Order: sequence, then C-alpha cells, then structure tokens
Amino acid sequence: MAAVTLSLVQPPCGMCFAGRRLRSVIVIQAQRGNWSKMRFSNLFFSSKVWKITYRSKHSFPDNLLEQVEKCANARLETQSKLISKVAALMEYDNVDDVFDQKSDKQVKEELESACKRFPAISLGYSRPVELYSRSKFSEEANRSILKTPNENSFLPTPMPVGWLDPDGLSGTLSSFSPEPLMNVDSTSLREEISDGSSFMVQTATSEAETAPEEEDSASAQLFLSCTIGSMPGLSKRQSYQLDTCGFHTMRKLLHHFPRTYVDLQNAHLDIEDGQYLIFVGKIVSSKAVRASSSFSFLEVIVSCEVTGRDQTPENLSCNADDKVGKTFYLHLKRFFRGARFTWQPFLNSIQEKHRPGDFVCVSGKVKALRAENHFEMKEYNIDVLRDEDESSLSAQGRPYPIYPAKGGLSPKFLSDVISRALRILPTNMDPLPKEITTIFGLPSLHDAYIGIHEPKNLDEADLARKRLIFDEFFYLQLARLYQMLQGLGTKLEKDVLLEKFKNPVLNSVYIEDWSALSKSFVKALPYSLTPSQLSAASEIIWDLKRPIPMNRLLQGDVGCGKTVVAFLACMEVVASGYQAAFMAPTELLAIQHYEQLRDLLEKMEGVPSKPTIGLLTGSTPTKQSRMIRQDLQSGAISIIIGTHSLIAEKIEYSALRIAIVDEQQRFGVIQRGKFNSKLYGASVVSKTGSPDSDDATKADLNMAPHVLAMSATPIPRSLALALYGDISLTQITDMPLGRIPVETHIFEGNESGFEEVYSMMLKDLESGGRVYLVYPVIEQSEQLPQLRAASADLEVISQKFPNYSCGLLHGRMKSDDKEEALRKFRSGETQILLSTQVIEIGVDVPDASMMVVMNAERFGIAQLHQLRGRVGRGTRKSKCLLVGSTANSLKRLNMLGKSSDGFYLANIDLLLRGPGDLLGKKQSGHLPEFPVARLEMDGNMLQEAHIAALKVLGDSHDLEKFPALRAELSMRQPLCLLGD
Ligand SMILES: Nc1ncnc2c1ncn2[C@@H]1O[C@H](COP(=O)(O)OP(=O)(O)OP(=O)(O)O)[C@@H](O)[C@H]1O
Repeated sequence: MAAVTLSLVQPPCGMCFAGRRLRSVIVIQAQRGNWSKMRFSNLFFSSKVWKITYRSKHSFPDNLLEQVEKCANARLETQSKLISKVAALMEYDNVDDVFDQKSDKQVKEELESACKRFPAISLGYSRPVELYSRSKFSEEANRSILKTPNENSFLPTPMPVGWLDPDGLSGTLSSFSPEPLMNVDSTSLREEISDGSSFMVQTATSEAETAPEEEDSASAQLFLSCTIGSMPGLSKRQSYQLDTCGFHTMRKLLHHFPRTYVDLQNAHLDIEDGQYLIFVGKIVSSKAVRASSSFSFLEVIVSCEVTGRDQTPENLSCNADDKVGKTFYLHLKRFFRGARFTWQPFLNSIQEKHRPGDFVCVSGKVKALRAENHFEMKEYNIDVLRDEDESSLSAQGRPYPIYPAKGGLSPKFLSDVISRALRILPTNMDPLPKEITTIFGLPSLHDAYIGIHEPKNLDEADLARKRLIFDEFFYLQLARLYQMLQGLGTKLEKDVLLEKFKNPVLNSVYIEDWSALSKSFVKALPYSLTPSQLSAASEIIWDLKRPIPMNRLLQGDVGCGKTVVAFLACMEVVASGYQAAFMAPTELLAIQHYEQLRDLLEKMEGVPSKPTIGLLTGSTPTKQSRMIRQDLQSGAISIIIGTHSLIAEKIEYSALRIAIVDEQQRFGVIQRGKFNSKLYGASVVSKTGSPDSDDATKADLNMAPHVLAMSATPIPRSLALALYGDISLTQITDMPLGRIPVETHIFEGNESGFEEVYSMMLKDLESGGRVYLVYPVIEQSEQLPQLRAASADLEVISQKFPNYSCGLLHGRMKSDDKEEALRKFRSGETQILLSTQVIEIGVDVPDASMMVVMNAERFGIAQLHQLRGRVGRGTRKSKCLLVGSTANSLKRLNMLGKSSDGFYLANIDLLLRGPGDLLGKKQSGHLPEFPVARLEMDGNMLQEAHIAALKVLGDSHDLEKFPALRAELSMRQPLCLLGD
C-alpha cells in the first residue's frame, strides 16, 4: 500500500497559510485514492470533486479530504493522472478566495484538524523532497538536486500539470493562465510510493537545507539525464508519446532546438496573412462551446487598438502627421477532443479563465477571417498583464521560436513541454567550471537553454547557441585528450604531453641533433629543404624522441614536398634501430614512393649500412610477400612501403616504431588506429642500427607506434581537430624554390570552349609539354549522357591529335597496366594521358605541363585543387584548364582561378559542401555528430574548446577535481565512439 509522507513547513510569522496548501494536501490524498480498484472512471472521480466543491464550499477541504481518503491504495500508474485531474479541478475552483478570507488562526485550525485525521501529515518541518524516481539516481543526488538555491524555479507547477490535454490534441492551457502557477514557496509535499519512486508536488526553500554549491552543481546537472517520464505534470500518455518519439530524457527534450526564430513584429495597420505579430489588447469575450458529444472548443476574442499612418492609396494625400487608429479583433481558438472535455463545468471553468476586460498581450501568426479587421491567431501565446502600464513592456517583440515537429508531435505541443521543462531547470546545473565560461565569454548552461528556447532577442539566442556549440566541441576534445592521458603512466608524462599541446612550436630538434643517418639522407637530396620542410621534420623528430606515441598530421599544399619529410622521419627511427611502415592509398603511389626512396638511398654516401626497404602491395606475388613478411618479423627490412596490406593481420613487425599514413583522403581513423595493434617487442630490433640507450628505455616497451598522417587536401584545422581531436598539426607552408604558379583557365563546355581548349593543348604539346585529360567517368553512361568519359574519348582525342600518342588510366585497369600507362607518360612515350580522378592523389610527373578537367563542376574545389597540383611540379610553366558543363557552373570554378592556396580553398569547400564532401565518405564517417554546430561555420570555436579542454585536464588529469564534468563526459561521449 502506498505510504503517504506529507510535510508542511511552518510559514513565517504573519504569512497566511494559503488555501493552496490545503489544496495540495487534498491533491496528495487523492493520490491514495485507488480509483482503479473501485472502478472509478475519470469522470466519476472528477464529478465527485466538483460536487463537493460546488455544494459545500464552506466545508470544502474537510469534505474533499474525506472523499479522497475513501479512495485508498492508489495504484502507482494511475496516480499521476489522478493527481493531474484533481490539481486541475482545484485550480479552477476559487478556493483561494475561500481561504484568504479566513484568518491565519482559522487556517491553522483547519490544518491541525487535517493532520489529526491524516497522521501522515506533519506540521512544522520540511523533509527532503525527491523529485525523481530513486531507482534512477542515487538518493544523495536527489537530495541535492532539490537543494538548489533557486528551488522555486525548479518546482513543477500545478497549472500545466492539470491542463495538458491527454489526447495531445489541444496542447496545454497554461498559456491561458493569468498567473503562471501556484506560488507555494515554502511548502514541501511528497508522497513516497511503495516501490521507492516518489513524486514531488511542491517543494520548499529552506535555508537550513541549502547545500554547498559544488554538491548542487554535481547533482543538478543530473537533471538532464532524468527520464522524460519523471517530468512532473505529464500525463502517462504524453510521457509515452514523447518517449517513443525519441525524447527519452530531459536532455533530449531540451536539445530539440528551434528551427528558426521569427522576428515578432509589433502590430501595425497593414496586416498580412502569415505575419508573426504581437498585440496588446483587451479580452472582449471568452466562450467555451460544446460542439458535439466529444468535441468542444474555446474561443477568446481580443480587441486591439492599433494606431499608425494609413498607407492605403486613398489616404496617401493626407497629412503625413495624421495618425489613424483601427480596432482589430483577434480570435484565439483551442480545441478539445474527448467526451470529458464537453462536460459543462469544464467548459465553464476554461471560459472563466479569461475575463472580459483583462489586459492581455497576444503573439502569434495571423490569418485573416472573412469579417473585416478580424483575424485568427495561430500558434499563439497569451499573457495576462497586470495593468495597462505593463503593456508597453510586453509589446516589445521577441524572437519567436519555430520548432520542427518530430515523430508526429506538433511543434506547439513540443514547445509547451519544453517551456515547462525550462521552468524547472535548475540554475546551477553547469558542469563547466565557472572559470572556463568566464574566459570564453559563455553564458551558463541554464542561461543557454533559456536563451535558445526563449530568447529575449536574437543576440541572446546567438550567445546561447555559441555555448551549446562550445559544449559539443569541448566534450569531444576533452574526451579525446582524456582518453590519451589515461593511456599514459606517470604524471610527468601527462604533463609533458599537455605542455606539448599547449606550446607546439617550442618542441623541435635542430638539424645538428638529428641522427647521422638523417643527416646523410638530407645530403643525398638533389635539392635543399625549404624552411617549412626543415621545421616540420624538426617537430616530428622531437616527437619521435618522446616515450609517448606521436599522433601527428602533416599538412601541406599539393606538391610542397611532404614525402621527403616523411622519409626523414623514417630515417630517424631506423637510426635508432626500429622499423618504419609507409602506407600509401594506392598501389601506384606506393610504387612511386618506393622508387623515389630507393633512388635517394642509392645516392646516399658514407653510411656503413643503408636502411633496407621493401614494397608490399596487394599485387605482390604470394611467395615474395611471404618473404617480405618474414623479413619484417625478423627485422631484416627496416622500411616497408605498401598499401593497406601493411596492416593485414598476418603482418608482424619486429620493432615498428613509426607508421606513416599517406592519407590523401583515402584512409580513415580506423586504419591508422590499426597500426596501434602492431606493437613491437623490445628484444628484436632491425639490423640497421642499435637503439640508443637513452631512447630505448623501458618506457618504450610495448609502446604503440608513432603515427604520422599526411594530407594533401589541407583539412581545415577545425576539421582536423574534430576528426582526430588529440592530433598535433604540422604544416608545410612554403613551396620548393623555382616553382612557377599554375595558370588556371575556366571554359564553358560548348563548341567554342572546346575549340579553345584543344588549341591550347596543341600549343603545349608542340612546345614539348605533356597533358593530363581528366574525366569524371570511365564509360559513357545513358543516365548521364552529358558527362564525358575517359574510354569513350580516347578515340576522339587520338584523332584530334594524330601526331601525339595517347594513354589511358583508370581505376578498373589491372595494376600492371596502370603502372605501365603511368610509366609511359612519365617517360614521354605518351604525351596525352586520359584519366579519371585516380591521378588526383600523389602522382608525381614533374614534366607534365597541362591539366584539362572535363565536366569540372562534378569535382569539389579541394579535389580540383589536388588535380591541378599534378602539374607545375617541375620547372615548366604549367596550365590547368577547367571545362564546366554549363555557364552556371563557372562561378564556383572561378574560385580556383582566383586562388592557389589549398588551405583557403579547402575552407571554401568546407563552407560550400560541408565536411562530408571534403573528406570523402569513408573519412567523414569518423566525424562525430554535432547536432548544433556546423563545422564549416563554427570551426574556429573548436580551437577554443581544445584550449579549454587542455586547461581543465592540466588542472586535473583524471578530472577528479571536476566530478560534474566527469559525469557529463561519460554521459556524452561513450569512449568507444572516440575513433581509434
Ligand atoms: N625542397 C624541395 N626543392 C625542390 N623540389 C622538391 C623539394 N621537396 C620536394 N621536392 C620535389 O617536389 C615534388 C613534389 O614532392 P612530393 O611528392 O613530396 O609532394 P607532396 O607534398 O607529397 O605532394 P602531393 O600532395 O602531390 O603528394 C617531388 O618531385 C619532389 O622531389
């Protein structure tokens, strides 16, 4: 049986015990009524209460208490409905008047008699009140949830409790309430239910109970994780509906953000349908009508005087100073479906809620009715003003939030529930330390929720959005850095790592301190390294000397010379006696890197034992690949270059120390992470060198390899942070000396456009150049006949340029054929190479001097920039011709004509096409979801969030000092989602 625990706080001297408190007593007692057991229908029970309140007003509380007492043993699931009904009925009875006329003494006597009758009611103190089911949270947490200093704002209130239409059709009547809710500030009532769950009706503000702030915030933020069913005042059906539509928790509900805000304008003389306007006027009538046996509606008519200048043509001649006035009639309707809403007392009650003559402020969307100056208000809000003076304040327009519907729940319903949730939002729920919000100028979480849902102006909404975006980025960064720190042993290591992130520029090793092998490698290069290449290599080598696995992204514009920097990293590792793996996205590129490295090693002089290198791709013959695997296992191979076969399970390394992933958009986080499983044992080292005693310390044992990712599509920093979180960035910002910028020309793909393109091609070929022709597809397609296809065009181009030989290269060709086609083009046997975008990545033919891209609008800007980077890699002046299918497409392509800065173009691409397109499907699949933030717009905030996360972790490596933050982190970021 349900045990009733009811607590009433002794009011301060002189303050009247409001009738509301007794009403609350009744409400609680009503919970005990087992109306389901007694087969009471809703109607029956309601009518009972009504009868009592109407017939015997004077002894109303006693009688009512008696009646509800009869309904013992309420079943848990029926209680919330019952309580809603009773609370609602109480609200509409003028019970306050009855009690307010009585003296304190009288009220006290009544309370005492109630207490005698119901031993569960005790006077004089307030016990802790639990808001949510104990099964969901620890008792302690619940207690402190309710000890928020601003408890009143946290309290559920009976008005909305009672009036949410159980059918979900008519929404809440809360907007009709002249005074928001019952002001029970110092009464605490609680009923504990036998299964341990509890439901709070009202709670108290008691100084003695005010808990320390930290405790408050730690538990108050648990509020967001409360199930939607725990939200006071929702009917069972509404909870169910919300839950099935995905609003499982308060967080989910509060994160249903407005789609947009309508600028609510003050009413003016010329009203047009669909405008969102705000009026101040007087209620002229309020009528509740029973339309059928199961349908009723309420219509409130508000008259509003609006003055202004008449803009109609016949009045244009009037003096400009003449103001005219008009009276508009606004019709506010609300519909109710269900027999119980056709019941006359109910209709009377809702009708009386709006008294003719009341000043109100009405806002919503207007729709003209047939009668002149009569408008229906849709999606409206109505607020009763205390007096006319308040009207000037209220009439100031606010942004009007427009919510998206979800799962069949109407925007209005959602907005009502959200606004109710906002009213019980604890103010101190912010898990972010105050210091962080202050440094970054962010509002508190409480203010952010209010600001996004009920902003006073658009600036407030913007600031709120900023805070919510910051949170999304912050927790991502925090989780990734936290995860990384957890992988480290000592405090010192953690400090070093955090310091490294804070001051990335300070961490580099001068060339004098590089290994002898690296220095000889630099000497063997046919060119000198650019300053950027030097500093990039220094940064990487600094990292390689730490006992913490490096996770670095080497970025640089196409053709800036990243490969050689990566080779240097390999040399440094090999010099310490370890192995390096270099993974390329395509076989072509793997072969290219292998040959380049082989040539450079051959030129190296004065090195006693040169590093041994191997090539392993999908097409390596089985016998050869078995041998390579054996050599990797024994340490006979110190640098292995290959494709994704390098991370195959059967590959074992003896001492893998660095994995270079030439990502070029093709590899995702997972592939990089797979290298982590390629741990090495310290017992075996490669043959090239022996580990320095300093480096190969015990801490190195079983350390995951360093990972250096290379990206030629400069991923905007924000995107890199979002994608990798904990990654360090190294950028090569200058180009090798002697490079001549590629000229870019844009053409429309019509007859004259192609004529010009062909003539430019001919000129280039005649001067000894070599031309890439890039196509969006291999074969002509019936679905997309406008696309030029590489295979189909081979004949056309061969005929057009009979004196030159053409080659074909595309992804469907066999590996050997591809290599052969590229070899011929590189050597000059073929002068024209018709290709698909397979050449986009890394292909390095320094003599290629022209690139023509057909149907160029089919490629992203970053992609085109990549393609363009295939030319201009030597000393010849090169050109890139982009042929757009239509005149419309040229605008976007023109951007490439204006800039050759890959970072700038990548940002533009991110802005225009979003991260998914920029990264490619594979990689963008690893991007975390950001419900509010748009990386392309809000990316710069990621950097702030990164700094904030570093700061927090710097203060407390394991977040022990920030329990609320830790709890929030675990709720937001399950660690399995954190990439590698
Ligand atoms: N410092 C330098 N001076 C002159 N040439 C250089 C320099 N560094 C690299 N190169 C040459 O520039 C060309 C491009 O280098 P590399 O292939 O490393 O560029 P990349 O940054 O990897 O470009 P991509 O993104 O296209 O792969 C190569 O032919 C390389 O030999």
